[in-house]
Amino acid sequence: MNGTTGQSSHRDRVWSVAEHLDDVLSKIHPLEPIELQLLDAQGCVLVEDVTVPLALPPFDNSSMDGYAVRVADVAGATPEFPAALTVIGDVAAGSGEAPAVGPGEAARIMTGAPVPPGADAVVPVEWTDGGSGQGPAAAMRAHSAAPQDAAGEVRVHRPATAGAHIRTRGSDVSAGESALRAGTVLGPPQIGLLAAIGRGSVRVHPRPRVVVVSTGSELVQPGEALGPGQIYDSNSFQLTAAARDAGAIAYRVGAVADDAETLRATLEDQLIRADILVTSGGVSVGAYDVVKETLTDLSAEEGSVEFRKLAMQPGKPQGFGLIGPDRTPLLALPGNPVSSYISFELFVRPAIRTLMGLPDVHRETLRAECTEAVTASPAGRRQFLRGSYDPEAGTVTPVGGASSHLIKALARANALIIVPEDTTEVAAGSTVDVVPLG
Ligand SMILES: Nc1nc2c(c(=O)[nH]1)N[C@H]1C(S)=C(S)[C@@H](COP(=O)(O)OP(=O)(O)OC[C@H]3O[C@@H](n4cnc5c(N)ncnc54)[C@H](O)[C@@H]3O)O[C@H]1N2
Ligand code: MOO
Repeated sequence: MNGTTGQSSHRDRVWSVAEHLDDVLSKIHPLEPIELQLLDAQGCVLVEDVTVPLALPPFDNSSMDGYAVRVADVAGATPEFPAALTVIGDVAAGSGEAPAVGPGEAARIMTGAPVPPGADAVVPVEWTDGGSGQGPAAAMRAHSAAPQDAAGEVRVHRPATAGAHIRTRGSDVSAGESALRAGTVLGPPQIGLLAAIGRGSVRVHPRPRVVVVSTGSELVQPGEALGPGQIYDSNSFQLTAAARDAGAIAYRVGAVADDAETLRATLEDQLIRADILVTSGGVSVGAYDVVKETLTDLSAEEGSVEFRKLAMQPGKPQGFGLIGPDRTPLLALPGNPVSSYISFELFVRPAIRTLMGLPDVHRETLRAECTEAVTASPAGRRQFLRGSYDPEAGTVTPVGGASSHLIKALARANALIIVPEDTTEVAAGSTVDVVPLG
């Protein structure tokens, strides 16, 4: 075998979807953890075990707006024979000093306010006359309108058991307990817990910064007028949105013309803010396939990107490599809009989620009954059709054809239908693999 033959057989090798994905993911690792403010850490993976520094609640407090009383004083109270207690003042939430409640006394108390010393139960205001001397109260009057209600007498109509309507210190969580373990994905309740225990920031794997560059001299920015032979650049918008959706901080770089020097300069500029670079277009076998031209045969210092053929449809031509001083991953996706989106779903999304250290990097694959026949799926290539999946019925219906320029059909689909490499036809009513999107 001479050198030329060796090179061409390498170039002609067809990679399976799984081989390409394994290659990409084997070269990508979770980003170095950093300390982030709580809301910036939303959706990120915690890298530290967090211990509770203080009990929650930090003090015994009322779960009702009402009166802090002594159980013995209200024993046997009824509407006919209420317990009359002297109101010694108000305890509002946030109140640092609470008056001691002695025998025959009550303190008016608000939800969340510390239970004053001497009191061992809270009766809701609805169990009392609210100090009005009339029947049962529905609510307290605002302090600003009726300051006299913080004094005087209150009639309690029902007895209370010890501890009634009191949330005791530590009843949620005790000091020293584990709050969250490393590896937890921080959703709203976890962010809430961290704030409740006084943590302002946490160590997490940050969201990766994804730079999306589309290429093609035919591309025009939406909103501008189209000239002859021109089309709007939809991929950079679609892929930037998809990167955000996957959890990344995404930067869209407008379309770069099919000029190797311009693309090289653009990529060099963008490396500074990229944890991962995604390009669209220019990876097939044409005379103006600028991504391939620019990134093939890089110097050892510049990195290396390999262009390959995959046994899939759409999405056959793909590039992947590591470039720049930090060896930033670059995925070069094909330019056809459906091809670039499906390639993103299959390879970039798991890469982003791996960089985030997330536990589930792949979307779920389900089984569903295909309501229509699929004919002429290419032999030897895994086909990804667009489908409308109905989870209740357990069915999926192909949307549009197999061609990779059908943008409207993609926008109407909510799932991908997978037709395996060795299957060329799917009969209506048979079961297929489905990947719900979104
Ligand atoms: N002789 C061959 N031709 C092609 C082959 C092949 O094997 N032999 N493969 C085809 C397949 S499959 C694909 S996929 C495409 C991939 O081409 P490129 O990645 O080089 O993409 P372009 O040529 O730049 O564009 C393809 C198509 O998509 C449109 N496009 C590109 N970028 C955008 C964008 N940002 N927004 C909207 N539309 C975009 C572009 O105008 C072209 O129509 O190659 C086949 N050819
Ligand atoms: O494989 Mo291309 O990605 O069919 O359109």
